[in-house]
Amino acid sequence: MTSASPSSIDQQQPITIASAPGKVLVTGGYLVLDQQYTGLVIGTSARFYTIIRNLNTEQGTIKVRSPQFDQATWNYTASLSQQNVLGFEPESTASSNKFVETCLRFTLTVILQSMDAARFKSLLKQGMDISIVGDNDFYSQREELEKLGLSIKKASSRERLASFCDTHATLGTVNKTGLGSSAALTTSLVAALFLYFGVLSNLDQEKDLTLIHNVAQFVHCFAQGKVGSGFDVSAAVYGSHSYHRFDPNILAPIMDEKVDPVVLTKALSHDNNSWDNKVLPVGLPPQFQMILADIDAGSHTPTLVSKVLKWRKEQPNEANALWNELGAYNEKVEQHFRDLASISAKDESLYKETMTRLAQLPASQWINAPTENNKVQQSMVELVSDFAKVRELLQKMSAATGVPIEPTEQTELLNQCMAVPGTIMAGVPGAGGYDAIYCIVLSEEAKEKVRHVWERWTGCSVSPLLCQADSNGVTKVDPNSDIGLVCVDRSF
Ligand SMILES: Nc1ncnc2c1ncn2[C@@H]1O[C@H](COP(=O)(O)OP(=O)(O)OP(=O)(O)O)[C@@H](O)[C@H]1O
Ligand SMILES: C[C@@](O)(CCOP(=O)(O)O)CC(=O)O
Repeated sequence: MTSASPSSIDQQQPITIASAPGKVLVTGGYLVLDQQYTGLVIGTSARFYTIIRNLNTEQGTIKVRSPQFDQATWNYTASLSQQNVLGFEPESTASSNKFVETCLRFTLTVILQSMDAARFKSLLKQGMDISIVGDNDFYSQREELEKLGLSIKKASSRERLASFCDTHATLGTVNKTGLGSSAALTTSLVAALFLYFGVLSNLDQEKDLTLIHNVAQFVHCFAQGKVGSGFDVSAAVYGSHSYHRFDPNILAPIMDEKVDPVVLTKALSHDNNSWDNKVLPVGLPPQFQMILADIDAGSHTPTLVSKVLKWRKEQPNEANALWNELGAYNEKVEQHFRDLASISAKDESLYKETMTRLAQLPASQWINAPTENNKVQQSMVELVSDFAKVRELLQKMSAATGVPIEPTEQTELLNQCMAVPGTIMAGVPGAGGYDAIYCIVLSEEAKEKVRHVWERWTGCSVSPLLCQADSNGVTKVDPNSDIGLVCVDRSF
């Protein structure tokens, strides 16, 4: 990396940066695909950043680069005809990027419908230089750590990596950690384009977020060739929340390469009331800290999902009973999070005192600690027992479907994490499998001890990530802020 210095930035050259977070689906995997159930998604401090500059070419060239990867430059040409029809063509390069291409094509289409055509044409003609970077935690980084002679098992190793470091891979070969790189990338690119063309000037109004959500959701579904639950895009836009999915039929009529621009823009508009997704604010209660680890084995999420859904179709009665029971326990976990946040706001000292006490004991012993009608402690005991039930039902789902959602190897590891004093929850995020695990703990000491369990674990390769829970969604980034300067520097 070249060194970042504020003076190296051309102050005359406006730079637009937008950023969106990764996600961890704590509860609601599989169920959230149905509108009937919710998913509790926690945003991460690991984020994607899209940096856009004017290319000053007058040829409508759009150059996109992901500097962390090999063969990651994609060029496009965009133009506007006399009839104001957008022309958009990829140039043939060594690789293509479906997410970037889809994002540019459709976001530019919507932007054109939303602003003065002459102004759009003039900006488009000047061309754009776009760089995309993702926090190191989105990728396993095993190659870079090994190259530097650092242990993949220690969190301190990742602290020594340069920001947005080289992955020594192409986007096709890189090992991802399950934080939702494509959703965070799509959301940051959509937001950066709206900002660059001046259709949005800030991202702090509800209607602006709704527009970014709708466009990013469509682009993401189109690029991946199917309509998923969309919780990852929703987290990239809104940060931590309880997610209730949109009706997939909203997108059905517009999932067409040749969709009419007016129809597309109307369907994705912030005031299209058919969008029935719900975002209910809920995040980690005070003092809860989330830590994550990458599991080297990896699982192919679409395969897990298709097998689970096939079983559900074949065994509707058994599946619905399981879905309903699990859905109810997921909701209880969500409710405990809300209750704890509200008790903490009302009686901070009781909350803090109880958490300090519980942090000294394994969760299995919290029930035996003196309560004297302590609401915080009661809620914590119930949270632990309800979450144990969630895991039990996921294990039941694994056994019934033959899909390793909480694989037996992970069960033992998670149980060891739960035995550490101060651990509240330990689980497999999202679709489960052999991708990642998360733990929610009450203290720095618990965090260290859990990481020690991971380091000694020999069953599979567990590599701790550095990111934390962070409730912020998509943001505009000041190019002169600390992170803005790092992004700008990496984009040259
Ligand atoms: N830094 C990046 N620059 C450009 N495109 C990227 C970048 N990171 C991811 N992508 C895009 O996202 C695609 C990966 O999407 P895919 O749906 O396979 O993963 P994902 O489910 O988002 O993965 P994970 O949750 O593990 O991060 C890549 O092929 C590429 O198109
Ligand atoms: C299985 C599923 O419900 C969650 C997948 O989550 P993740 O990508 O493993 O974090 C699929 C979906 O919601 O799109």
